[in-house]
Amino acid sequence: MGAQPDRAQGPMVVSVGAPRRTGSRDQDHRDGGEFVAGLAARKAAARLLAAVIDARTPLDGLTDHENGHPQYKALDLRDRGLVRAILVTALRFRMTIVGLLARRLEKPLPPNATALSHILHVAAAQILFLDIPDSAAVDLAVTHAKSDPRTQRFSGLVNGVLRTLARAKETELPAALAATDEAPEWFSDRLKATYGADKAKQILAAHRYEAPVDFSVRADPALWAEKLGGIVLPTGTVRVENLAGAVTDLPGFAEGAWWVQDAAASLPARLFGDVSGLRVADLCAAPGGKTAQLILAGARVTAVDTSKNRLARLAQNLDRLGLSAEIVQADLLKYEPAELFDAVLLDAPCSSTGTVRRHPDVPWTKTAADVEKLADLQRRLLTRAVTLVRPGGRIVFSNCSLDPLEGEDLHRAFLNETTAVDDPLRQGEVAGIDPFLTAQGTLRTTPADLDLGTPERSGLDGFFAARMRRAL
Ligand SMILES: C[S@@+](CC[C@H](N)C(=O)[O-])C[C@H]1O[C@@H](n2cnc3c(N)ncnc32)[C@H](O)[C@@H]1O
Repeated sequence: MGAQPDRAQGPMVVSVGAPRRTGSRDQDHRDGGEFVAGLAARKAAARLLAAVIDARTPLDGLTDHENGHPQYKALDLRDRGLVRAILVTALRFRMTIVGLLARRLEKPLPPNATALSHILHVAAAQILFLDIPDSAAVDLAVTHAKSDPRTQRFSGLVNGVLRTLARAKETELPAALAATDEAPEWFSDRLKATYGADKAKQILAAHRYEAPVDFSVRADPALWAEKLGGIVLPTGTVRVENLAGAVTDLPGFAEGAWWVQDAAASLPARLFGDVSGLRVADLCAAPGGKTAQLILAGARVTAVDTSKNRLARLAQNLDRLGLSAEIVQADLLKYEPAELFDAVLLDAPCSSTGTVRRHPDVPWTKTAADVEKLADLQRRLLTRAVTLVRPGGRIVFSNCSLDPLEGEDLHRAFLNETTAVDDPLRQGEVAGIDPFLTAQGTLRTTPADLDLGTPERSGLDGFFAARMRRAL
C-alpha cells in the first residue's frame, strides 16, 4: 500500500482500485512467452512520461481517447485510468520522487538514461502515493527494465532502488515532501517574483491537491448542490469534493442541467453586465463553457474558434444543454464578421499555469519563453478583438495564466497602445467576485484563494480578466 503523508504536507493515498491478478488480454505484454498483467499499462505510462518530460508534449493530448498516443489507446478503459493516475501523480510529485530516488543512487543517472529514469518514476509514483501493492509496482518495473535493450543491464539497480524505497517510505516521505515545492525552477521563480515568497508558497502547496469538481448550473444551485453532494460557492458555482465515478453518470448530465466549469472560469462571462438581447462574440470559444453562460444570460452568441475538433466538442456540449449559437470555425486574426458585435469575449489561449492542480504537466511542458510567446499572441488577438466590437461596446479579455506577462502587464501596456479604454470592475457589481478584484479594477484568482477549510475543498483556477470598451 502507498504511504500516507501528513495532511499538512501532501495529499492522501490515491485509490485506483486493486490491480488485476491475471492478465489474459491482448494488451498485456507478452514477456518471454508469458502474459504479464499490468505491464502494458506501466510501459505506456513510462512512454507517455517520456513524451511529457523529454518532448514537452501536453498530457491531455496524449491521453485523449480518440486522438491520444497509440500505446495509450491500445489499453482498455480501466488501464487507461491507471495510466492517467500514475502520470498525474508522477508529475505532481516529481521533485519529491527525484529526491527520494537520488538518495538511493550512488551517483546521479547520466542525462541520457531517460528510459531508466521514467521506469523508476512510474514505479515510485505507485509505491509512494497510489493504492497498489509495492511488490507489484517493483516486479513490473524490473520486468519492464529487462524487456528494453536500453535498460536491460540496469534491472538489478531498478530492483534494489525500488525495494529500498518501498521499505523507507514511511520514514522518509514526510521530510522529502517538505524539502521541495515540486516546481521546476523557472516556474517557482516567476511565481515568487510576481506574488512574493509567501503567496507563491501557498500557490505551490495548492498544486499538490487535485482540484475539486465545479459545476455551473442552469438554475437552482442549492437543489443541484444537494443532488450532487456538493456546496454552493459565493459565486453560484456548485462544488463537489471527492467526486466518485464519471461525470457522465451523474444526475442532471443527460438532461443538460449543468456543465463542468471551474468557479474562476465562470467569472469572465459575467463581467459584461446585462447582455440580454445583445449580439456577443465569444472569440476563442471552445469547448464552450463561457458560450453557454452568455446564451443563458440572454445574449445571441457567435462562437468562434480555430480548432475544428474543439468546435465539435462545443457543438456537442451546447446540444446536450439544449442551447444554440452561431458556430464559426475561423482564425480570429483573419475573421471578418458581416457586422460588428455589441460585445466580445476573448478568453485567449495561454500558458495555462493557473490550471496546474488539474494539469500537473504544465510546469514541465511549458517554459518562460512559451509564456512570452503566448503573451505576444494574446496581444495580437486582443488587438484584433477590439476591431470586431462596435464603438462603445465592451471587451472582456481573460485567460487561465498566473503570469502577469499574459495578464496585468499585457493589459496595462495594451491600454497605452490601442483605441480601447479601460472599464474597471467595481466592488459590489458582480456577485461573489469582490475578493478577487485588484486595485486596478481587474480580476485575479489563484489556487491559493477561496479558503474553505481544507486544501481538498479550497482554491480556484488561476485566472486574469480585464474589461475594456472600444472608444466612441
Ligand atoms: C482557453 S481556450 C477557450 C476556452 C473557452 N473559452 C471555454 O470557456 O470553454 C482557448 C481557445 O482558443 C482557440 N484559439 C487559439 N488560437 C486561436 C485563433 N487564432 N483564433 C481563434 N481561436 C483560437 C483554441 O482552439 C482554444 O479552443
